[in-house]
Amino acid sequence: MSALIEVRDLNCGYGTRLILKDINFDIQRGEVVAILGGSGCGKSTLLKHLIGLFPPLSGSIKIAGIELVGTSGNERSDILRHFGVMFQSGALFGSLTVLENVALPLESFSQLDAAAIDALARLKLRLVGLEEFADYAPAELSGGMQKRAAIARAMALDPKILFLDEPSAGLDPITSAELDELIRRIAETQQVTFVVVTHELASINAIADRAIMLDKSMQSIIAIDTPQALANSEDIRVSGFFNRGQTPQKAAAND
Ligand SMILES: Nc1ncnc2c1ncn2[C@@H]1O[C@H](COP(=O)(O)OP(=O)(O)OP(=O)(O)O)[C@@H](O)[C@H]1O
Repeated sequence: MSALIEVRDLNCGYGTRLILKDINFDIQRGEVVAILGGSGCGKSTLLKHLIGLFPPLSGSIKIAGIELVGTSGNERSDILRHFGVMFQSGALFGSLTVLENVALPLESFSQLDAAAIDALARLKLRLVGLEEFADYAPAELSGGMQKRAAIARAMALDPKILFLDEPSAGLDPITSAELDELIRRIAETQQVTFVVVTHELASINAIADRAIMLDKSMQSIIAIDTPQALANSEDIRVSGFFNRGQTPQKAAAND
């Protein structure tokens, strides 16, 4: 079976400004793939191009075998319907309840009646453990609960792929670990594919089947593999990212 996401010879950037070049990778159905790399290397840029927010300078992005680059109209809408997205700044609408936030995509993009929308939105809230908080205002929730509610909203239309930009940003380590558990559980129980931009080592190790590592000076991918293989890479740019803050002896002891 072909990969769910196939990226070939992708060059992306803004206007004529090239940020990433020669990007090639496949992501299989049900995989959780992390996009890593130092600040400003283009992680968010890659994500924004994968979800069709910006047109690439050249190259191909196929989702379930269908080309995203250059498509328009209904064909494009059909592809984008498979995506759920949670941006770092993807705050919930403060004037709506948690349930109304989750219901919003269903109201905008489905033909369902109010009762069906209410039931589906509650189902998504149950999936993230927030059913009891349906009528709360987002501001009444903790940071971790807000992220879970945002994931429920991103799941509203039953996407095949969830794109998350720095989901653990601003969370303490325990809350961040709970979010990691939720991501893994959704991937495994709902067969959702995740593409997650993150620089949190603990999260990468906890959730990622594979990681794509970008490098600013190369303007490209320098490694794609399991987190364990990347941590043991002979390329110091790669293993150094995983062994940050550890002396070589300590890193070796952890092998
Ligand atoms: N909308 C935009 N228009 C023009 N340039 C942009 C735009 N967004 C990002 N850039 C530039 O693209 C480069 C890569 O930025 P990007 O945000 O993708 O990196 P990142 O790896 O996600 O960084 P960080 O980890 O710091 O969030 C930066 O030089 C940035 O200034």
